[in-house]
Amino acid sequence: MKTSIATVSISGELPEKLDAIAKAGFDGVEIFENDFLAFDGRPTDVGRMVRDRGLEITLFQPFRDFEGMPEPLRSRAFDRAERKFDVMQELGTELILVCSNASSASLGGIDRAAADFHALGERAAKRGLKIGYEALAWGRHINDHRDAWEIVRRADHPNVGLILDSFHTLSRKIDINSIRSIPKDKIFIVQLADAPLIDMDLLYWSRHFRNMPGEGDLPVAEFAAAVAETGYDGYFSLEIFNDQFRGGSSRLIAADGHRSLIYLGDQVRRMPNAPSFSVKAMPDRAIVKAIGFVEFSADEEEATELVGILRTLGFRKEAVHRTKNVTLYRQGDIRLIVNADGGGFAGPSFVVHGTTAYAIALMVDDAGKAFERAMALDAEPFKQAVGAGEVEIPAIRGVGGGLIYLIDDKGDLGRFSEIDFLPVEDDAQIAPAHLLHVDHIAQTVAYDEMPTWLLFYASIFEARKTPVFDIIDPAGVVRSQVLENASGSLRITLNGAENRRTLAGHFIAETFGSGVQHLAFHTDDIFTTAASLRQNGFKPLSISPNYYDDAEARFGLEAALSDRLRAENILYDRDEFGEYFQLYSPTFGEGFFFEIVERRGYKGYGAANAIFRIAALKKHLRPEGMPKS
Ligand SMILES: O=C(O)c1ccc(O)c(O)c1
Ligand SMILES: [Mg+2]
Repeated sequence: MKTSIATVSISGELPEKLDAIAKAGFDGVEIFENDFLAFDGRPTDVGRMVRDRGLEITLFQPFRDFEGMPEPLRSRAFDRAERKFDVMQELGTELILVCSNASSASLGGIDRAAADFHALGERAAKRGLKIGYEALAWGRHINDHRDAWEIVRRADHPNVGLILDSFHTLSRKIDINSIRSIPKDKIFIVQLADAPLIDMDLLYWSRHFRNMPGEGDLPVAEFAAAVAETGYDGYFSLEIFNDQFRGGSSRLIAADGHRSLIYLGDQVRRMPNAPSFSVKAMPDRAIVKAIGFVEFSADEEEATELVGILRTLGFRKEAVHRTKNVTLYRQGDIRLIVNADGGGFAGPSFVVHGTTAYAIALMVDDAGKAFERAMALDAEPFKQAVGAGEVEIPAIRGVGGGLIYLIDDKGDLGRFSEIDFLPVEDDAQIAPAHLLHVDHIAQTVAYDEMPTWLLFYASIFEARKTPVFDIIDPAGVVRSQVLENASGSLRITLNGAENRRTLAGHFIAETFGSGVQHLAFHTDDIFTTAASLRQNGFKPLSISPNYYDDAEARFGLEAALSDRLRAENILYDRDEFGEYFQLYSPTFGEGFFFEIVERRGYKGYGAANAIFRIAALKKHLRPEGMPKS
C-alpha cells in the first residue's frame, strides 16, 4: 500500500504543505489546482519541489464540468483539458482527476459521457497521460461510482479509468460490494476520507467536515477492504476538506493523516479476503488491563499541598524512590507517584505546566509489543536516563507532551516499584476510603486536537470511542468524547475546549497545554467513602441544593436517598444499566481535581451532571485566575 495526500488537506503555502507531507512519511501527493495556482512558481518548479522532497505527484486535480456538455461548451472543455495536460507534463504527473459534471448546462446520457471520455482518452494517450473519472456525490447526472464505472467501461479506452473516493460512496450509503467486481487495472487511484455522521447537504458536509479515516463515523476500512479485494494495491490518497485542518498545524495534520493510513492498512490486513494487500505487519492493538500508576510532577511546596489532599482521600505512603525525591502513594489498586525531584522529565514539565499528572502508566498485555505497535503508528518514543540498576520503562509521548509508560506484569517491568523504590511504613492516622481503582482519566485538549488523540489512542490500544457529547459550561461549550474498552479497565474522557473562559479552556491556558485535568477513582460504597473522607478532613465540592430538588423529581428518588446525597454533596445519575454516584474535590492548582464514583452497573460518565459540577468548580478557582466572562 502506497500513501498519498492531497495538498488541499493541509494548511499553509505550498512549500509548507509539501514539507509537512514529506516529513510525515507519505510516498505521494495530489496537487490540488488551487494550491498550484496560488503559488508563484512554474509547474516545473513545483514538480522539482515535490521530487526534491522524495515525493511523487500521484495526480493533478480537479478538472470540473467536462462530460456531456453541449457545444460550444464541449469544445471549450476539450481545449481547457489540453491546457491542463500542458501543466501536467511540466509538473511531471500522468494522471488527472475529472470529477463528474455538476453544471446545470450538462446533458445526461451515459453514452454521450462515454464518447466524451473516449475522445479525451485519445488526446491524453498522445501525451502519455491518463484520465481518472470520479463521481461526486452531488454530480448533476453522475453521482454514484457504479454509474461512473459504467461510463469508464463504455469509454473503453486504456487511458481512461475510474477514481474511487470513499466519501462520495459512503456518504450516499452506496453498497461497497459493487466495488469488488471492478477490474483492478481500471481503478486508477483511490481517495479516502472519513466524516462524522451529520445530517446535512452532501456538498457542504464534504467540503467542510471530512476527516482522516478512523476520525469519523464512516466505514472507511471496509471500503478500503472492498478495494483491496479487487487486487488493487496502488495508492491510497487522503483528500480531506476540513475547516479546522485548514487552520491547524500542517505538521500535526499530516502526521495524523499518515497514522490514519497505517492504521487503516493494519485493519484491512486483518480482515478476511484481503490477501493481496501489501502492508507491514505489526502487533495487535494493546489490551490495557489496568492503569498502572499516575505520576504527578510538583515542586516541594505544591507536592506538600497535593499530598495533603491525597491523605484526605485515604492514600497511604507506600514507598520512596531509592535515589530521587519521588514518593509512591497507594490505595486499593491505585498507585499515585508524586515526583518532586526536579530532575528528569518531571522537572521541566513542572516548570512549564505547573503541578500536573504528566505521566500515566498503562498496564498492558505485553509492553514490548505495545511499544512496537506505537512505533509502527508514528508515536514519538520517550527515553530518559535511568539510574544504575533501575528499570527502564518503555514510554511514548501522549496528550500535551505528557508521557504514557507501558508496563506489563512480566519480568522487571512487573516489579519496577520493588526495584526502584524502598518500602516505607506510614504511621499517619488516615481512614481508608475504599477507593479501589482508577475509574477514568479525564484529559483536556484544545477542541481541534480531539481527533488527533482519539486516533492516537484507538489505533494503538484496543478501545472504542463513544459519540460526542456537548457539555455546557457557563462560558461556552466543551465537547466530550470517551475512549473505553469493553472491560472498563481503560476509560479516557477527552474534553475539547473551544475558548479559555470555559473551565477546560482555562485549564489549558493556565497549564500551558493539554493534559490530565481530573482523575476519577472507583469505590464500591460511596456513602462509606464519603464518611471516611469527612473523617480525614476532606472538603467535597459543594453542590447547589437546587440540584437535589431536581434530581429527586427527575429520577423519582426516595426523600431519604436524596437527603443523603445532598448531605454528602454526591451527584446522581441513572442509565438503562444502573445507577451512578459522583463526589468531587474542589480544584487544586490551575484547575485539577479528583472525582470519586460508584457505578452500580451504570456505563456512562454522568455527562448530564457536568454542567452543575462545572458551575460549582468554577466558584473554587483562584479568583484572579479566571477571566471575567
Ligand atoms: O468538492 C469538490 O468539488 C471535490 C473535488 C474533487 C474531488 O476529488 C472531490 O472529492 C471533491
Ligand atoms: Mg475526491
